[in-house]
This record gives sequence, C-alpha cells and structure tokens, in this order.
Amino acid sequence: MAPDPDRKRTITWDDPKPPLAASRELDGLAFLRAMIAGDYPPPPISRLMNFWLVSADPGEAVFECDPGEYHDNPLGMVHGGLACTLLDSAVGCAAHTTLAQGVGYTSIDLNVSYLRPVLSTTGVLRARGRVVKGGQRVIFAEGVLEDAAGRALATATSSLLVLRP
Ligand SMILES: CCCCCCCC(=O)SCCNC(=O)CCNC(=O)[C@H](O)C(C)(C)COP(=O)(O)OP(=O)(O)OC[C@H]1O[C@@H](n2cnc3c(N)ncnc32)[C@H](O)[C@@H]1OP(=O)(O)O
Repeated sequence: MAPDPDRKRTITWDDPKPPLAASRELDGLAFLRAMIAGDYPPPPISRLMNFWLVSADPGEAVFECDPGEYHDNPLGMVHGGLACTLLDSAVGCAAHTTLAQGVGYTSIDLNVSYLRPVLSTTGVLRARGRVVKGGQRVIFAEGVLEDAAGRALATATSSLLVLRP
C-alpha cells in the first residue's frame, strides 16, 4: 500500500565521523557541551527521530523531543520506542559526562516503565538522565521522561559499562 503523499518528512544528517573523532579527544562533559554549542553536529539518530541535547552537567544530561504523528504506533499513541530512545540517550550522556578523555561506555541494559501515554500532540518532551552511582566498571543511572508541565510519562533505570582503553 503506497504511503499518503501528503504525509512526508525529508531527513538529512551529518557525517558522524568528525564527532566520533572528537569524542575520543575530549572528556565526556567537554564533548557533550561542544555538541550543544554546535561545534559538532548531532548524531544521525537525533535527526531521524527529532530530538536534541539541551544540557550536560556533571552526572546529568537532558534531551528534548517534539513528537509528531510520524512517531505513532497503530494504537493511537507514540510508539514506546521513542521513550526508550530518549531515556537511553539521557542516561548514556549522563554517564558520559563523568568519563575522562579516552574512556568510552555503552549501555548494557535499560528498564523502562511507561507511566502515561505519549501522544503526537503532547508537545515538547524532556528526558532527564542522572548518574546514581559511578564506578570503575559499571555506572548505574536513572532517567525520567516528562511533558512540558513536568508530569512523568516514563521512567528508566540503566547500567552502563565503562570501556577503558
Ligand atoms: C509496529 C507495531 C507496534 C505495536 C506495539 C506498540 C507498542 C507500544 O508502542 S505501546 C506504547 C508505550 N506504552 C504506553 O504508552 C503505555 C503508557 N501507560 C499508560 O497508558 C498507563 O500507565 C496504563 C494504561 C498502562 C495503566 O494505567 P492505569 O493503571 O489505569 O493508571 P492510571 O493512573 O489510571 O492512568 C495513568 C495514565 O494513563 C493514561 N491512560 C490510562 N488509561 C488510558 C486509556 N484507556 N486511554 C488512554 N490513556 C489512558 C492516562 O493518561 C493517565 O494519565 P493521568 O494520570 O494524567 O490521568
């Protein structure tokens, strides 16, 4: 079945190699703040799903997202994968802010609770990530997805593996 020609988005994105190189040359907080300042482009997934990093502080990171109909599942609400993506991004970047230059990380689990539905009309969403406990090998973090009124829509806990050279 052909898609509705009146419902379309054009997505462009930037070469992810320069920010990848920068991520290896800067400590995590400096790298994320440089991205917020526009020194490096956001990653391709940000363009695809329409979300952006708004702040990075030691142990904390915040993303925003403007949900649209193109995020919908067939059940009349935004697919839960958007909340997962935002929360994974927020807890991951919160962990990254605590890492020295040359130290990497990857999330190894993410447990999401969907408290309230996100609708394409909900308005700008805010995903806050926070480090609960750092560590030499594993960082424990938590996140919350809120609407513009500060109502919690979803929460998450996550573990992130620290990748030392
Ligand atoms: C490609 C094909 C993919 C197909 C698979 C798709 C999988 C998905 O994407 S599912 C989407 C992700 N999941 C969600 O959005 C669930 C969000 N959570 C909820 O809606 C609720 O917590 C729910 C229904 C699970 C439990 O609600 P309940 O225990 O009754 O708690 P309650 O306090 O009464 O309601 C909580 C909120 O849920 C919402 N809600 C509850 N029931 C409903 C309902 N029938 N319709 C719409 N919203 C509802 C309300 O917004 C309510 O918010 P508020 O507190 O502001 O009034």
